[in-house]
Amino acid sequence: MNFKASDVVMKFKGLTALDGVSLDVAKGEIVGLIGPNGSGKTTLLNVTSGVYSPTSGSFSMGAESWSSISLRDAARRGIRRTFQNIRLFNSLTVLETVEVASAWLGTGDRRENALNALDELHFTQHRDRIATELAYGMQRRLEIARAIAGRLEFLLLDEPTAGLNHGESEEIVTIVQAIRRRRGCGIVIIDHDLNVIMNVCDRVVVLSEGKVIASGPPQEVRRDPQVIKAYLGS
Ligand SMILES: Nc1ncnc2c1ncn2[C@@H]1O[C@H](COP(=O)(O)OP(=O)(O)OP(=O)(O)O)[C@@H](O)[C@H]1O
Repeated sequence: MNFKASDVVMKFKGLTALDGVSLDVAKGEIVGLIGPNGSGKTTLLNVTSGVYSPTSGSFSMGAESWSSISLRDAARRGIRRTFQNIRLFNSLTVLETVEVASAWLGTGDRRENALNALDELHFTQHRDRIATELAYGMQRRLEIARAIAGRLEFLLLDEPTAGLNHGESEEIVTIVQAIRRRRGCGIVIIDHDLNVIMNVCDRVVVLSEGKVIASGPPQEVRRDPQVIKAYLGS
């Protein structure tokens, strides 16, 4: 389903983190969201996924529209996300970790959803390991498995390659492409690694001080003088 955010404003007391941001993501499209630190990228994911209610603006997906939504209702509609910092429960296995996420959704068979998500990420052989004991790169993959268990219409990835080496980042790129191919969902990916963004995205949206300053194919955005000035540098 196509997703649309229209004219979204998010104010935190005196600070305007999003200043009238609109974003369209088509079914099956991968959009990169880049911009300087503090430009509003994570805030846009937060208001889209129901972590915060925006000050104003609206959202729609398919035939449904809303101005504010809870995290769980967003997830039930298939708007799923990962977080910049991985938060895993102590002592749960990999399978249990994904099952908890799937149970929280409250729809479908939680075990079946969890097993399918692990299978999709080639993680099945690790299902009985304690999640917190996995290597960091694998924890990052587990975070994605958790976000795709069950209904998935629109996936938001917040810096999925943070802290990973080049090879591990390439794996994430492959995983993201496979998810799009299999599920046909729209995907938004925030990443500071421009190689990842250039490799995986159909389109790049650039935020600066809470506003969209550019949007277009990766190679075009890369040459945009405003983007170079605000983010890429010379
Ligand atoms: N819960 C909050 N309370 C107050 N201010 C916030 C809150 N969340 C974000 N902000 C502020 O909103 C602005 C945008 O932050 P945001 O985290 O969205 O930026 P970002 O582009 O994701 O940055 P980074 O690349 O560093 O992750 C920042 O000035 C930040 O301090």
